[in-house]
Amino acid sequence: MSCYRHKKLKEDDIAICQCKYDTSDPKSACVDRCLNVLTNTECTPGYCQCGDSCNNQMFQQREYAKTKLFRTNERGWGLFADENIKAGQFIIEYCGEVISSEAAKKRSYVYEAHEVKDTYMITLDTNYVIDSTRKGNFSRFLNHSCRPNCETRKWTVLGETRLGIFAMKDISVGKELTINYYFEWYAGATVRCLCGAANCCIFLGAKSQRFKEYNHVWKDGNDRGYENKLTLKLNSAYEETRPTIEEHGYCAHQ
Ligand SMILES: C[S@@+](CC[C@H](N)C(=O)[O-])C[C@H]1O[C@@H](n2cnc3c(N)ncnc32)[C@H](O)[C@@H]1O
Repeated sequence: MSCYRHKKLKEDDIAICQCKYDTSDPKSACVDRCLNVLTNTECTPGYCQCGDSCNNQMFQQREYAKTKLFRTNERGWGLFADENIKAGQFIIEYCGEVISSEAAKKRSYVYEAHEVKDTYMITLDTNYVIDSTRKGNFSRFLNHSCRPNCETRKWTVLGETRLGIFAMKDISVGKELTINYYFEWYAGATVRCLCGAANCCIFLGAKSQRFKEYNHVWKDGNDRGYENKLTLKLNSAYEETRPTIEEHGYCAHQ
């Protein structure tokens, strides 16, 4: 089983903050100085002294910024700000199937072989990857930029690690929201980056100048040996990862 199963949070593991707030100002409940906020941990309903006024449940309450989809010229669909967004603001959770890193690697080969040009995987931690190819929300339409205006941040929500998209700077309405994928293209960096940034890495998934040149040479050099290896890996990977809803369950954070 490669898919993540939700854990039940034990009472002893619940992080309880010591916040006291001014009841005439509910906006002051669980904000900047809240011990949980300071450690990127959401308060647990029923265990926070601020009760319904707690402002530290943005993933659980889906306090997303207003966004909309827009077709870009050369990069497919993109996600755009539909309101002015402030630096540091939570925009949306990155949702999808939570699968093991090993399963993610196998799936990348399968997707590549099926000529799925778009990749929708983001690393959650050393063991897990979020794959929104088949299940997800609007966050799956975030395009890559080598000079992004958003970033991913990990938060602990009800004992589990979840990934949120946050603004790195003030973003005005109508601007495209972008992140740096920092993702390893297991099957090779073959998608040319069209972000247009001065510091552009040229290929999506390219991590260094050396990596970029290696893949570029491989693509133009038509190295058949590499392609054969890929086919072999793909056959076994496909057998092992042929996904069904029953097998993998529905493990998106939704
Ligand atoms: C997570 S999807 C983003 C949504 C996608 N544009 C769509 O229409 O579904 C990632 C894919 O979008 C495309 N893409 C994203 N950023 C890009 C960029 N900077 N340059 C070229 N293609 C990009 C690539 O095909 C990539 O595999």
